Parts: sequence; structure tokens; C-alpha cells
Amino acid sequence: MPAKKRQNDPETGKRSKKEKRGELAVINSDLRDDAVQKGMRDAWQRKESYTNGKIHLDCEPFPHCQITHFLQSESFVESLQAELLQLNFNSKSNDLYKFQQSDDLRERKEHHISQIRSVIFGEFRIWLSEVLQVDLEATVDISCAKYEHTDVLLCHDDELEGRRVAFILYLVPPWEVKDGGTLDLFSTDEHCQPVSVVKSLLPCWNSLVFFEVSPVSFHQVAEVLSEEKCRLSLSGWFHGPSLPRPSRYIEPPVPCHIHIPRDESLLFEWVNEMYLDPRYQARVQQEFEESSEICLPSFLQEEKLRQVRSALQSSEIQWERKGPPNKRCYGYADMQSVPSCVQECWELLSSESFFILLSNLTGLRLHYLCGDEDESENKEGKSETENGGGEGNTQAGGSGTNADASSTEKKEKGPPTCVGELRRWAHGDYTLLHDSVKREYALDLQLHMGCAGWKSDFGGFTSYIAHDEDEELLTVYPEDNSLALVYRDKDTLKFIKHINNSSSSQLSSQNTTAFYDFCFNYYE
Ligand SMILES: O=C(O)CCC(=O)C(=O)O
Ligand SMILES: [Fe+2]
Repeated sequence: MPAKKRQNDPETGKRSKKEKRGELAVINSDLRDDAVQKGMRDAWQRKESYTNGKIHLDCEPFPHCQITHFLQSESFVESLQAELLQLNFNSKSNDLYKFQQSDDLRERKEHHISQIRSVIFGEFRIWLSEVLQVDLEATVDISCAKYEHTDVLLCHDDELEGRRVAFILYLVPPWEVKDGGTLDLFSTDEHCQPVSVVKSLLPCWNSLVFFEVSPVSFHQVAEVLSEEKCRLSLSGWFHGPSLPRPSRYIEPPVPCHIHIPRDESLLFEWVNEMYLDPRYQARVQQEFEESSEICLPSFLQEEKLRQVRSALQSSEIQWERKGPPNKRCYGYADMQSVPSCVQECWELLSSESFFILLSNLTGLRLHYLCGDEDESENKEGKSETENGGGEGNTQAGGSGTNADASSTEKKEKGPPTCVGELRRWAHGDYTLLHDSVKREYALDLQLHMGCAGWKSDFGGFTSYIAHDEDEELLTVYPEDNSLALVYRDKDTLKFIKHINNSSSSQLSSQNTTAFYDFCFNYYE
């Protein structure tokens, strides 16, 4: 049956005044109940839980509350949803998230949007101030988000100057756990670092969740797995006095080591001989010096590649999880558990002859025999000359200019070092940029394996960006047996994009839903 048509004024053809004004936003009357308010206030104060019909307050892992049937009128919520879906949405994607966000809602004049804004930052804010016993300001901070298939917002704490309470109003179709998109809450350790998801809240039509923003309020929007459903929400923050924040936790440094003593025979066994030709190396070096990055395809000899790749895919390597989730999430190999060919590949990348090869390919000074032509640029003026100053090595010979003259800001002089990791990347894995990320000069090496059929839409690529800018400088896509070398300065940061569910669904037929990389950093 067609919906009943709106009655227009027969004379003017316009809608009646009442209709034009539209419905008012009214919050659930249960919230005004004195007993409810008192129960909430006491529970919040004592960090206990409280349940009363539509209200569920819980203080584990941090204080949060879910209110179902938040707005009194269903038809208001429907009209609000329709109005929001008419807005212009912008795709947002970075290390932390992928979703769509509406234009700013602070100034929007649409009826239902202005109604909800004034009820949230008016009546509801006053109610909340009362219940939480915190002075919440009238500052309006609200936006609309749309999460669809593979969209996600990874682990974060919401802490930003002034934010005291976060809220989210869900405008979603009937939602199930298998649709993904839950609001996951993390437990934390003694350093206020997130550990694991201990509670997941299912988004629910016309329900509002709020929680206190604090040093431990780590949460995420799990990836949306449903291919049809749209997770629409209005979210924002009430501003007020911030809770005290402990000083930022600094992770213990990962120990670097100098090269291991292995001779050239290792190179001849493992590396595609093309890359061992000094003339070819000189060409690579020239290109690297111009762009600070290069990809060397078919890097390992075919037979070695096959051995290592199949060992990675089939052996009983112990893959440990690496966290914490506000910084990273992926598998890394316990090197004690790897088969000998994998161990050898690792040794290759750590070996003295490989340091020399890298020096020749990049012009960086990764071995004392590989030369800095212009010693006068080395302001500290020590050790290099004592070590022979770049002359007289056949491998390094001739081609070795230094790629970068600003060596004074690099690590304290000492022998070149490296640190490496063998990683496994699968659905749900990622790394994030974070404030305690090391700002350094380094040569990054990545050697990917087992990524046949991988598509950039799956995520898993390494993105280099300029510090303090969103500008993307370079993207390294996983490519089998391609050696990616990137020289990173202290203003360059990198992250690995979250691997989404399309990787599992599209690759499951090939029985390979993960890929691997040897990831090494070398320091001059
Ligand atoms: O949509 C949600 O459930 C949470 C959103 C959120 O955490 C945020 O926008 O910071
Ligand atoms: Fe958040």
C-alpha cells in the first residue's frame, strides 16, 4: 500500500506549520526518575554496576553505560536517520580507521539534527553532569559516522584536551555479533596499556552508549563484517575537566646488534646473482640516492625462495602475538622455533656480507669498508678513518658515495647495527602510528613472501607518511620475493594498514590467508 501522502495546505501548497516544525527530540522519561538518577550516581561513584530496565551501567573494564530506547519516539529516530543519510559523507582512512564521516554537524540546520544536538548538549548533558557529578560544558562536539563492510576504528583511548565523556547514539538495523562492528572495550595493564578485549557492546537501534574518557578507556569499533548493513551512528564528546594522566609509557628499546660474521658465499647461495654485479649495484645505488627507496624484484634465488616460503607456510613455527593493540597487532616468529632454511635466510640478512651488499646498493655506510667519500662532512671526525675510510674492498669498490650528508643527527657513532623480525600478517593485523614511535634515521628492509594474489584493498601494505602531515610519501605493497629498501629520516613515519575481511573471503580458496615478511632496520 502506498504511504499516505502528506496533506499540504490546499491554498498555498505548503506544509502546515506543525508539520514543518516536525517532532521534538525527547529523551526517555525513565532517565528523569529520581530513583534511577540516584542509583546511577551512587553506582558511578562507587564504581559498581547498576541496571534498571533500559539502563546498564558497568565499571569494568572502565566506567560505561548503555541506554536502550534513548529517544522516546521511534518516528523521530527514523526521521533523524533519514536526515543523516542525506548528508554528504567523506571517506576517511589512515592507520587507525576506515569509515565515512559526515560534514560537520555543529551548524547543520536540518530539523532532526538540530533537535538531537540540542537535547544531547542540553537536557542530557545536564542529566549526565548530575549523575556523574562532573561539570560538563555546553561545548558541542558531534559528528555522524557510517561504517560499512570492512570499515573499522582500531584501538584508541579518545583522550584529547577537554574530552571527558564520550557518547555514541546508534541508528542501525537489527545487528548481530556476526555482523562485526561491536564496540569493544579493552582491559589494561600496570602501564595503562591495553591488553585484550574483555567486553563487546552490540550496536542497537536507538541506544546510546557513554563512557568516561580516561587514560584507560581503550576501545575499538570492530571491523564491520556484514556486506549489506550500515552501522550509522552519531557520536561525540562532552567536554569537562580532564582526569589526571600518568606520564606516557615509553616501551623498552628493542636491542640492535652488529652484523654476524658470515662471508660472501652466503650471498652467492641466496641472492639473485644480478644484484651481485657491481655495475648493476652502481645503477641501483644511483636510483636509491635519488629517491631514497627502491624495490628489487626476484631478490632471492628461486629455489631458496621456494624452500623458505613453504617452510613458513607449513612448518610448526611458533607465531607469537605482538601488541599492545594501541600500537600493533601481528604475529612474529619465535626464532628458536624456525626450520634451518628460515634461520639461514635470517642470518643472510644479518650477515657482514649483506651489510656490504646493502652499502653497495644504497650508498649508505653500513660497513666500515664502505666509504664516505667526503670525510670532512663527518663533523665528529672519528673512527671512520681509523677503520679504513671506505677504500680497498672489492665488494664495496668504486661505487660508494654516502646517500646522506646530515649524519650528525643520526645515532651515536659506533659500528652499523640492525634489528630484525620475521612477521606473519593475516586478517585483523595492523600497526599504528603513536606518540612514542621512534623518530630515527634507518634503512628499512622488507622482504615479502607468500603474498601471491594479495590485493591492495585487503590492506597489509606499508605506508610511509610525513610526520605531522597526512601526506603519504610512499606505499610498499606486499610482493613476493621483492626486496623493498627505504631510507627513513626522523620526520618519516610508517604503519601497516589494517588487514580486512576481504582478504580471508577472497583468498580462502587458495588456502593462504596470510603472508610473511622479513622486516629489518639497519642503522649507520
Ligand atoms: O561508534 C562507536 O561505537 C565508537 C566510536 C568511537 O570510538 C570514536 O568515534 O572515537
Ligand atoms: Fe573512540
